[in-house]
Amino acid sequence: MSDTVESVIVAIDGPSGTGKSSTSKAVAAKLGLSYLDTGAQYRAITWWMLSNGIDVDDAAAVADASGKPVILSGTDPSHPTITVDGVDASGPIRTQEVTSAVSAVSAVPEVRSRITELQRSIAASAPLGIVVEGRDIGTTVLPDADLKIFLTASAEARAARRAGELKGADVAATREALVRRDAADSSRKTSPLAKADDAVEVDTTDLTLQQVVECVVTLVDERRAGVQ
Ligand SMILES: Nc1ncnc2c1ncn2[C@@H]1O[C@H](COP(=O)(O)OP(=O)(O)OP(=O)(O)O)[C@@H](O)[C@H]1O
Ligand SMILES: Nc1ccn([C@H]2C[C@H](O)[C@@H](COP(=O)(O)O)O2)c(=O)n1
Repeated sequence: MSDTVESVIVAIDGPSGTGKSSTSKAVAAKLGLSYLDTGAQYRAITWWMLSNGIDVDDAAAVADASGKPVILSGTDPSHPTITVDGVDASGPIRTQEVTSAVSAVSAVPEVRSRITELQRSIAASAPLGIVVEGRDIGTTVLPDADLKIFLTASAEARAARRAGELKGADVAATREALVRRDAADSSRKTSPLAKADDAVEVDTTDLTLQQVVECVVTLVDERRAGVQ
């Protein structure tokens, strides 16, 4: 009998503020897996477009430029990194300007095919497996993932979490912005935000982050043990 633990691929999708990043990082750290924040990649390409004077509402211009930036993601869950053309982009990709533009850029099919290819190659080269979080991981990027999770939470809970992060932010305005971004991400033609048919849905509204992490770790353990 071998003590070797088989590599595992976990896809975690869901709307904004449901806890995908926090959960994915903690699960990956706990299980010794790599971690990939695919939203950060879409933010990175959006930041590059804005920095290079591309009109983000001009889909043809975005498509033409989509192959130019070199985006690199570091997959250590305790220190995830993202660079664009060799420059640390972890701060700039979190600005309001990028957040407001990212849904338009990420709806462009050429952007999606380029970033999807990047994501698949990162997942394929993770030595022990990886937790990949985003919007279309279970449906499009990694349809053969060993475990697919779809996180949800009420808009109120998500807005309160985000407003708590952005000290002093107005909860109602934060809620409105979240709902608007989810609607744009869910209604685009190419690989919209959606739950895969075989994903396990976890409503995090009344769960602590620790409870969500424990739930996902248990599901990974069950999959590894062959429990459906
Ligand atoms: N179960 C939970 N209970 C309370 N707060 C939580 C929970 N999960 C995450 N949070 C907090 O909610 C905020 C949003 O979490 P996180 O960034 O992980 O969400 P996300 O789904 O990745 O969001 P986005 O898609 O916008 O990047 C963070 O401040 C995080 O600490
Ligand atoms: N797999 C993904 C991940 C992200 N996006 C887009 C849509 C989001 O609004 C945006 C930013 O993601 P966040 O950092 O909030 O997780 O990126 C996507 O289309 N597909």
